[in-house]
Parts: sequence; C-alpha cells; structure tokens
Amino acid sequence: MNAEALIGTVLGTCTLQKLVGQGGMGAVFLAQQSRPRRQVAVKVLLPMTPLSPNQLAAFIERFRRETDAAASMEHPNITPVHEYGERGGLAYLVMPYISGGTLRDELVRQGPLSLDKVSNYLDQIAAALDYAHDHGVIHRDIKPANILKTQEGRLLLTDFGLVKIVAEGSANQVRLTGAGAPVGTPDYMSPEQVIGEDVDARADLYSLGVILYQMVTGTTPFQGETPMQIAAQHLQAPPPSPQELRPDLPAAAEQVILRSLAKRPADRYATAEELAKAFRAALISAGIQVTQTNGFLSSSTGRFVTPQGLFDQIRQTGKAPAIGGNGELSDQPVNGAIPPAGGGQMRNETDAVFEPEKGNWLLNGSTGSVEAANNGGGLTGAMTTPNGGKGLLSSYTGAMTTPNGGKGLLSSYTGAMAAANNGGNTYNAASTGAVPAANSESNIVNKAPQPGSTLANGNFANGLTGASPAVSTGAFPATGVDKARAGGGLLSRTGKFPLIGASGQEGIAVTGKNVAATPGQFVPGSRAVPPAPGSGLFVNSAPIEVPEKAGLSASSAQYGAVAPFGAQTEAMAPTPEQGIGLSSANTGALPTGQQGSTGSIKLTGPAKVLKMPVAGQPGQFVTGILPVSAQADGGEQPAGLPEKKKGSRLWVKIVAIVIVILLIAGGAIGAFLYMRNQPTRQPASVNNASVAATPDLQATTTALAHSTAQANVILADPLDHNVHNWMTTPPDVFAFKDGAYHITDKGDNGRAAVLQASAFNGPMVYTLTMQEVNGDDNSPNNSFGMIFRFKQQTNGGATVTSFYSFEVVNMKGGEYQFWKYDDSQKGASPWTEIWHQPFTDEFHQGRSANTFKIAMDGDKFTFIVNDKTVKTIQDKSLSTGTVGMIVNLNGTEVAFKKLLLTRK
Ligand SMILES: Nc1ncnc2c1ncn2[C@@H]1O[C@H](COP(=O)(O)OP(=O)(O)OP(=O)(O)O)[C@@H](O)[C@H]1O
Repeated sequence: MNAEALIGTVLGTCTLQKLVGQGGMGAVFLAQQSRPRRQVAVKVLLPMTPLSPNQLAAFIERFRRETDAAASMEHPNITPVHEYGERGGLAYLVMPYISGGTLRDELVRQGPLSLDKVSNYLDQIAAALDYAHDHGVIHRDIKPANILKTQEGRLLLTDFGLVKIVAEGSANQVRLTGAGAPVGTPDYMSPEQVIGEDVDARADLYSLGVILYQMVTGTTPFQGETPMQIAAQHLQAPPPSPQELRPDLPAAAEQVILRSLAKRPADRYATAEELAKAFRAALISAGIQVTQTNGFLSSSTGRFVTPQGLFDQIRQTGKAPAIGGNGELSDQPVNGAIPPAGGGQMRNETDAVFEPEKGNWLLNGSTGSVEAANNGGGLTGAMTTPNGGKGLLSSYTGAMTTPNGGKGLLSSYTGAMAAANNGGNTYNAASTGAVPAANSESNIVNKAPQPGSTLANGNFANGLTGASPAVSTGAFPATGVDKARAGGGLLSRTGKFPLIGASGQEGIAVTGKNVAATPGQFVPGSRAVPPAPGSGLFVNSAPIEVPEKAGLSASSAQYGAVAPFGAQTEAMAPTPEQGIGLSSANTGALPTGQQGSTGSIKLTGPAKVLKMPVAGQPGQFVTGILPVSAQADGGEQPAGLPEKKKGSRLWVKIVAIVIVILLIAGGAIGAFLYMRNQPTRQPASVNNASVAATPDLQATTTALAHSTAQANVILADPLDHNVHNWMTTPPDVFAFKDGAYHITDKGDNGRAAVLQASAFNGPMVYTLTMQEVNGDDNSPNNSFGMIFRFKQQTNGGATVTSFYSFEVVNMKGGEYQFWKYDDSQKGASPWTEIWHQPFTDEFHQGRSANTFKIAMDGDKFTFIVNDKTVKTIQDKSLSTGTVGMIVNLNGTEVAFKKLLLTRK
C-alpha cells in the first residue's frame, strides 16, 4: 500500500497528516490527536514486502510486541508509546512526535562528532539501554536510525520491534529463506547475532560499541559490498584502529571502544553505563573537557539519565531527587544547599555537595562538606577520587583515595582505603580496617549484611544498618544488568570464537639447513628445521590484491588482524554448532569486492548458514552462506600434509594463522587469507649481555595503571584477562589463567600469538613480562620471546609475512636471539638470525619472571632485560607492524603478562 494514500485517514483519535518516514515494517506519520489534543507520531504497520497470511500474522504479533515492550518502559531516553490500536485492517501505534530527526541523520550530516558530544550521547543511550536490560528487554536492533533526537538534543531510543522479553523464552521469529527479500545492513550486529544464536544484553552493548565507533570516526568499523562481507568481519576481523581515523582520540578511549567491540560477549563491558563511564574517564584523563550530562538517577536503576522527561509528569517537577527511606528516589525537596552546576548530584540531609563534574554521590547523614574535584568526591575526611569516582557514604570519617575510577560505598568507615587502580571499592557497615584494592578488581567488603541487603555487580552495596551509625538504612537502588544473567549465544556457550580459518591446500616447501646439535648442549645456530616437503607455507590460492585504502597509511592497509594459530585450527573444524569457517584457499573466499567482483560466493565445499536480517522487517531473516573447511583434526596438522619428522627437528616450527583484512579504497572490504608456515632458521653472530631485577609486581601493576592514563601509552594490557581478543583456543594452548596469558606449545609446532591491532609506527617501547611455567630447561630449543613489527600483506598475488622476534633460550648457558622472519623469497628460508649472545645473570634462568623491553626507533632496536640494556642493534628490513609473543618448544608453557606499548 502506498503510505501517502493514508494521509487524512483517522485511526482512533488520530488523523494522519504527513508522512515523516518509512521503514521496512511500517510508515510513520505526523498526526493530530484529538484527545488529548496534541501532535503525535503514528506508526502504521505496512510491511514493505508482500507477506503470506502467516507472515502477516507474525508481523502483527511482533508489532504488538513492540508496543508492549516499549509501553512497559518509562525512561527519559526511551520513546514512550501512548497507545496501540487496530482499525480498518491497519495496526498502528501512537507515540510522541520527535521533531529533531535521528542520530543517523546527524551522523550523515556531520560525520564524526566532537568527543564531548560523543560522550554525552553515549551516556544517554547507555542509560536507556541499561534501563531496558534491567527490565528484561533486549532491543536487538540498536542503530542510529533507531535513536531519535529532540530539538534540545535529548536522545530517545525507539523501535523495540525486535525485542524479546528475556523471561519469555524463545522468540517466535519468522525466517525468510526465499530469494528476493531485501537484506538489511548488519552494520551494527553483534557476532552472536550474525551467527543467529540467542543473544543477551551484551549483543546490544556490542551494537552500542559500533555506534560509539561511528560517532567517533564517522564510519562504522566494518564495510563491504554485501551484507555477508560485513557480517563476516563482525565475526572475525578486528576493527580498524579508531585512532587512525580520529587522531585526537586518546589511546585509552580507543581501548574502550575496542573492548566494547570484543567478539566474545564476556570480554565486553558488562553494562552500558560501565562503557560510557570508561569512555568518559578516558577522555577526562587525557585532558579533554567533557561536559557533564545533566541528569539524575533513574528511580529504578540508579543510573544517570537526562532530566525532565518530556512525557513523565514526575520528571517535570524540577525537584531534585533525594534518597528515600528505601533507597528509592523521591521527589522530596532537598534540605540545604543545592549542589552546584554539573548535574548528577544527589544529596540528602544537610550538607553541601560539590560535584563540578560527573561525581555522582549519594550522601546520607553526612556531616562534612564534600569536595569532588574531578568526578569524585569526599566526605568529612580527606577523600579524593580524581577520576570517575563514585561513592555512597554514610558517616564516613576516614581517608579514601581512589585515584582511578574507584567506586566506593562506605558506611561507618573509619580506616584508610586505597584503590590504586580502577578498583570498585565497597566497604560496608561497621568496617574498621583498611581496604586495599590494588588491581582492577572490585572489592566488596560487606561485614554485616542485613536482611534485604544487596551486593550487586561488584561495585557497590546497599546502605546497611549493621552496628554502624549509618543513617542510610534503605536498600540502595539496584543498578546494572545482572552479570549473572545466563549468557546466550554461541560465543558465550562454547567459550571459543568460531574463527574463520582453514588449512591451506597448497604447500610451499620451506628449505633450511639441518644443523646438528649435541643433545642437552646448546649449540649456537643448531636450529634449522628439516624441510617438510609439501608443508610449510599455506596461502590462499587465489590471493587478493590489497589496494590501499584512501586516507590510511600503507602499513595499516596492508595488514590486519592476526590471530594465533591454535584457535584457528580449532576453527578449521567447524561443526554446525561451532559457527562458521571459511575455506581459505581456493574457492570459498568471500567476495573481495574488487572491481569486477560479482559479490557471489562460489562454493565447492561445506557451508555454514548465517542468518541475516531483512531490512526493516525486524525479526525476519534471510539465509546467507559462508563456505567452511572440511578439515578437522584438532589443529595440529592440516589434512593432507606429510608426516612431520618428529625428533629429527632441532628447532621447532612456528605455526600461525593470519587473517588479513583488506582495506580497499572506497570502502573497506574484508577478505581472509590463511597461512601456515614452518620456518627454518639460519643462525648468525654472537654477542654479550647483562642484568637487573624483576620489577615488583604490585609496583608494576600500579605503574601500568598510572601510565595508562598518560598520553604516551599506546596500549597497556595486563594480560590478566582477555581485553584484546587474544586467542583462547585451543584452551590447552592459549589460556588466561593465574593472572597471565599462557601459551603452551603442543606438538611439533611452535605457538605464536599476535595482537589484533593496527600497525604500530614510530619510536616506541614494547614491554612484556614472561615466566616459563613448564618446559625442558635442558633443551637448546626451549626458547620464547616477543614478536614485533609483524605484518602481512599481499604482494603480486602472494601473501608475504614478516616480523622480528626477540627470544631467549631458557637453559643453563642459554642465549638471546634476534630473528627476522620474511617469507617473500620463495624457496629460501624465511628466517635470518640477526644477532645472538649468551645471557648473563640479568636473566633469571629457570622459572622466574623476566621483563623484556624492546625500544624501537626506526631501524634501531635496543633490547633490555630486567631493566638492563643488553644490546642495541640496527636492521632496516621491517619498519612497521604489530606485536605478539612466541613459544617454541613442545611442552613449554610460558605465562605472559603486563604487555605495554609506549611512545618513546
Ligand atoms: N516518534 C517519532 N517522531 C518523529 N519521527 C519518527 C518517529 N518514529 C520514527 N520516526 C521517523 O520515521 C522513520 C521511520 O521509522 P521506522 O521505525 O518505521 O523505520 P526505521 O527505523 O527507519 O527502519 P526499520 O524499522 O526498517 O529499522 C524514522 O527513521 C524516523 O525518521
């Protein structure tokens, strides 16, 4: 039906006046409502595609569902629904008319937004999302087109057409597998949605991350000519560095964005608020002025929301909210001084609260003044929370410092409290001792929990009465999505990401010299790999040229994400349950999107079915396919390879699977290549070395945290949990445990993991702490170390991989080695040893931790072991690339931690 033809139609109390927009599911009209008399927007169900009666019934059902879900929520950042009706065969819903357009319009018009505005918008969308999640509603279609804007700049999340009430069980989704249905953009889809698994709130958080990326850079992270290309990148490709597209973006803020886009739901922020706060704190710590989002705590979530809901009478009172006896916000006037400008202030009782920035404080029974110089506050005693602090204080008398994102809830607290690093510190009820929170974990100390008390989300507790003179007695408003919510979706279920990968079909023999070594004795240079005819380098037999993306440096365009071998090999054996795989070689590659590309996929093997959303038809999908490899052997050796010569090899082989993201001018196109290599090494010369002590763990962690806030930190990853999508499969090879990232070499192949990031340029220092946990310390092959300047590119149709490695042979009388890997010369050994020398007592041989640093400046490299400079050496072969780590001997397990990249 032509939507225009409906103008003048009367639906209930509304007369349709003007068509304002049309999606795949319905048309939206400006309408005049007679009772109450006001202008409204009316959305009329008008599916774009002709539907069968069954499909239409399902559509109407979904339309009702949209109404029910939206109507059940009352939040200043969610478009309310006034009513739902069916008249003359037309289903419709009435909502307020929002005249400021959508966020999509603004992004199209403006491109990247100011970081201040980004943070403000993020706060607002986050508040709406967390509220919905707290009410058991997952939106599932978070995108800028579904975010309306008022004239005053307030954002309203709308279009709950895809929602599924969590408690309701499985959704009654309509699937369209036929041809001809328009396929919607998966620009904002989470990986788990791409796979078609059940999703939880974290899928919305991923979509929010995509919006954040777009607000910052002006573009979504993944682009392609077909929805499949985009979908595949959501599954597999790391997002291009936002900082490269937005140079004024602080490194810490980039990390926040990248974490929000983690492939594994468990690796993302737990709540939208957490994401928004982390982003804001990252901006502030980099000295960027961020305007406070005016807001108050939502009565049911305790979260910051924009004040003065247009549609909520209560919120139009203008009264400052105060904490009621049960922890509910009330609209009672506040006694005493009104908090100064900056918003977000909540106070009770009689004392002044100062929150120049975004300190949100709930004070109850406070007796002193509060000063919150920067997102924090203090009460009575000295209290400083310079960054993003949050506190609930009751009868607080002692000192508290939470320099970095600390949160605290104190009740009758009398002791010192220090949370050096992002600590969520809660101390509750009659506590008398010190609470140290050195790390980024939340500490909850709840000494005397009372009936009805709540400890939620690891970051605060309620105001317990206990034995303390706490004035606050009621339950604090709960906040946060329940972290214990069952994680849906394939990723969270299996714990591994179904990486797109496959064994190569084409082997390139790697030649190398076998050099004899006396068992148990280190022989410099005794490391050649026996050539394994037919094995070795595996490349896509139809490699793709890599045109440089406009505006990006050649280096960043040339290489993309790198994933370590082990997980890839797992993923090479996809089962229908385990997601997708893409046959690398040969036939099954995704369309490249190059000139002349048809965009079609030629399948010669098994395929994985993906669900793709149908444009404008929430809940409907068309089926897509991605080819997968049939190979399935647990990843140690690809099918069809010759037997490895166990025992004859003196140097182990690195196996890496590499994903290359090809960025093409006019739109980034994803494509995937896979590589296996079995390098041989050619030794070179020898030199000398020296020593220093392993830095104290605590001090280093703290230093790491502090330095994170500093501008010269490019990337800080403590490696105590997986925030950068490090490979975690197979779990016996790659695992986060005991506060470190463990790599265990299994089988005949060495293991390498490489950071999924853009190419790092410029003078910088790469720091990494390594500790062998298991291994044969009598073997001259027992080496491990750091990979840097890793890059992969296509060159004349061939895939070329290059990197340096700085390693140590951890045996008595062992040595350091500096290698270059470059497989551009077919038939030649890719390995060249640039330098080696025995270590001396600066290296703690055996099971001790050692911190290595590589200072790189152009072609100059300085190797520092435990703070002692070991060697400076020049090599100009490789100029840019990412970093990683390597373990070389079967059975050797190394724990890596405290990865730090700083500008020199
Ligand atoms: N309450 C409203 N007030 C003013 N304009 C609105 C309102 N709701 C929607 N619109 C406008 O109508 C357009 C169509 O909205 P609709 O929800 O039908 O589709 P969509 O979100 O653009 O696409 P789809 O539903 O296919 O995802 C929106 O893009 C927006 O510009």
